[in-house]
Amino acid sequence: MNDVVVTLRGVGLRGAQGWALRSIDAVLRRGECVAVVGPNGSGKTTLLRLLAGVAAPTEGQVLCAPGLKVGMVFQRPFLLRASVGLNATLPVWLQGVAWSQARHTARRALAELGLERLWRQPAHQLSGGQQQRLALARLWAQQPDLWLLDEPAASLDPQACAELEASLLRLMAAGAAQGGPRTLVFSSHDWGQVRRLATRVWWVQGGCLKWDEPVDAFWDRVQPAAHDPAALRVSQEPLP
Ligand SMILES: Nc1ncnc2c1ncn2[C@@H]1O[C@H](COP(=O)(O)OP(=O)(O)OP(=O)(O)O)[C@@H](O)[C@H]1O
Repeated sequence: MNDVVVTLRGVGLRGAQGWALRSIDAVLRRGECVAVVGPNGSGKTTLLRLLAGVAAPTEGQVLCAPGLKVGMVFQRPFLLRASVGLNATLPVWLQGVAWSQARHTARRALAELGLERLWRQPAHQLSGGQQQRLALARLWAQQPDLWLLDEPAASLDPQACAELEASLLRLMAAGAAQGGPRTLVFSSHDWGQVRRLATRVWWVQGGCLKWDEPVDAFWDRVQPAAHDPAALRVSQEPLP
């Protein structure tokens, strides 16, 4: 199966407080957009950190395709105390690209995320939402094969959120034409967004991967509550 980019085999992570994740078996394929959903504290961020390789499993294995380039945007992104432009340019230059080309690539990535006018601004003076977009632009400039985004829209206003979703859809659509399809994994509490972006859903609960299924099957579990269309509940069993 050469379209498999990551295999999780019996993966678990145990800390001082107990198991954060347990017995995760799953496969990620090229071109997929997987939404990781579940209650607060269920293990979504931890799962993304394991996929990114910034945390190591205490049991099982995370097996990546050889040469796979992985990039992650954290909920509170780490940014250099430098200008927006430098934050976006430096990682590209570090990949071995000439400085002028790296600047050009960074400018285009910042434009994609609507930040081009902030080029000279110190990154630490940006708002939380702008910092998240800058971290995403930095990833955009590097174009990894596997994109890991931890609640990418959590601190964005509705307009910025819609633009982010459009960017991610463009990314997934363009992938096939530009250097092969990308694989995207994002966590979210916004099920409308899950439906708009994801091809597959991982439902994590109590550190276990309870469901791994196509987004349409997941959506069948999710029903508007009787008097509050904004409140959704998840059915434990597939609907008939
Ligand atoms: N390295 C670690 N070792 C042990 N336990 C950890 C580790 N990292 C996180 N945890 C624990 O794992 C649990 C799940 O945390 P995590 O941040 O992954 O949840 P989450 O689903 O992303 O939550 P939220 O929706 O609130 O962002 C927490 O109880 C946390 O303390």
